[in-house]
Amino acid sequence: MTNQNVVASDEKSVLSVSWITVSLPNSPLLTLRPVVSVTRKLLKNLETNNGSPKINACWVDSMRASSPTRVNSPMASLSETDKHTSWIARHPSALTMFDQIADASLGKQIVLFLDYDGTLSPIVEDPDRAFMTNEMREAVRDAAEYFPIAIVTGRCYDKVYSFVKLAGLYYAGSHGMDIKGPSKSCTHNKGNHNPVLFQPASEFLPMIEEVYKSLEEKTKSIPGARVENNKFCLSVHFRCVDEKSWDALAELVRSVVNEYPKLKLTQGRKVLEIRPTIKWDKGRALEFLLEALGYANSADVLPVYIGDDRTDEDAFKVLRDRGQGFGIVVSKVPKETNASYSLQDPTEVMVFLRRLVEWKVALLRRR
Ligand SMILES: O=P(O)(O)OC[C@H]1O[C@H](O[C@H]2O[C@H](CO)[C@@H](O)[C@H](O)[C@H]2O)[C@H](O)[C@@H](O)[C@@H]1O
Repeated sequence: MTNQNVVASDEKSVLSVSWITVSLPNSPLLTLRPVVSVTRKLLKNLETNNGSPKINACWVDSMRASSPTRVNSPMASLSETDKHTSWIARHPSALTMFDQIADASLGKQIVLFLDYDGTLSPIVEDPDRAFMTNEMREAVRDAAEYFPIAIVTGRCYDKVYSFVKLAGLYYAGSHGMDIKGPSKSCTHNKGNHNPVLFQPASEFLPMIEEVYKSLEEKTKSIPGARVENNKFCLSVHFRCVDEKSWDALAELVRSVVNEYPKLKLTQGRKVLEIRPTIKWDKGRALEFLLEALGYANSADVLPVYIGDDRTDEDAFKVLRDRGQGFGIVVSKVPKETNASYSLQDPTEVMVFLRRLVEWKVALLRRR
């Protein structure tokens, strides 16, 4: 296993350029390519989006719907049941369709991209307590023996690593703005712990810190409001705020962010997220990692991205546009999605990961 690390400076960011040979015990040796070529292409269009953030009533309304608690029940109206049936027909369960997914991967390397909140851990009120279960950790760890895995999350790297605690994975924190390689010295990355692969938003760190302090101070007036510092981006949590105060909180966030034309707002599950306006998202992070793994233009890979959030749609769309791999949306209720398949909740995600491992083990035994 080899590893060299070079720090290169680019017009927009400082890159750590790595050559990493990744050995998975039961799959072909993978070599991470020098990522400078990757970044040149991907950085080409990284300049900021124009326009200041806009929040209106629609945002708040759609946030109300963004983390539904409603599931189909005997009380649900027929039209809701019909909607669900029609949605499932378009996005069938990845468990029901497991054999088709497995068949599509024959002769290809599956690479798994996993969102964290709502995918590996259940959604809870306190973001600091969104722990994944030991069973889930085991399922991810076992899957990582056979498939490269990247955790792609809005959380900052340190926080998500403190939850996942698996050294052999890739992590794309801060919505892909902080990409790090495996820190496990024995399997994935001998001799170089935690190489930073890509941080396209380094220049925004002081601005994000300033906005964090400002929002922390100003949101004190709204009970239940919470600002989470995700390093290259921020989350303002609405979940524990009385819905009557949501408009006021959204307006307050808008007024602060409006002072920073280089920042934009996006929306997640009862959360508003403040991010640099660079054109970088979970989809770009997926492309970056695939290219870094040597699969940029390869037909020999089957990327599978599992996520529950609006921000995961960028990655689903990339897969759809590439015509390669599958997006799997985690949801109990119908929602607009670019994903091909669905899973209901983190428990089903765990079952899916276990089935992948069982299938791979059986396949290797047959050889
Ligand atoms: O990309 P993800 O891994 O899905 O992270 C997105 C945001 O997830 C977290 O917030 C969400 O989960 C919380 C804990 O269950 C929940 O309280 C909150 O309402 C959800 O929006 C995280 O706290 C955010 O910082 C992430 O951006």
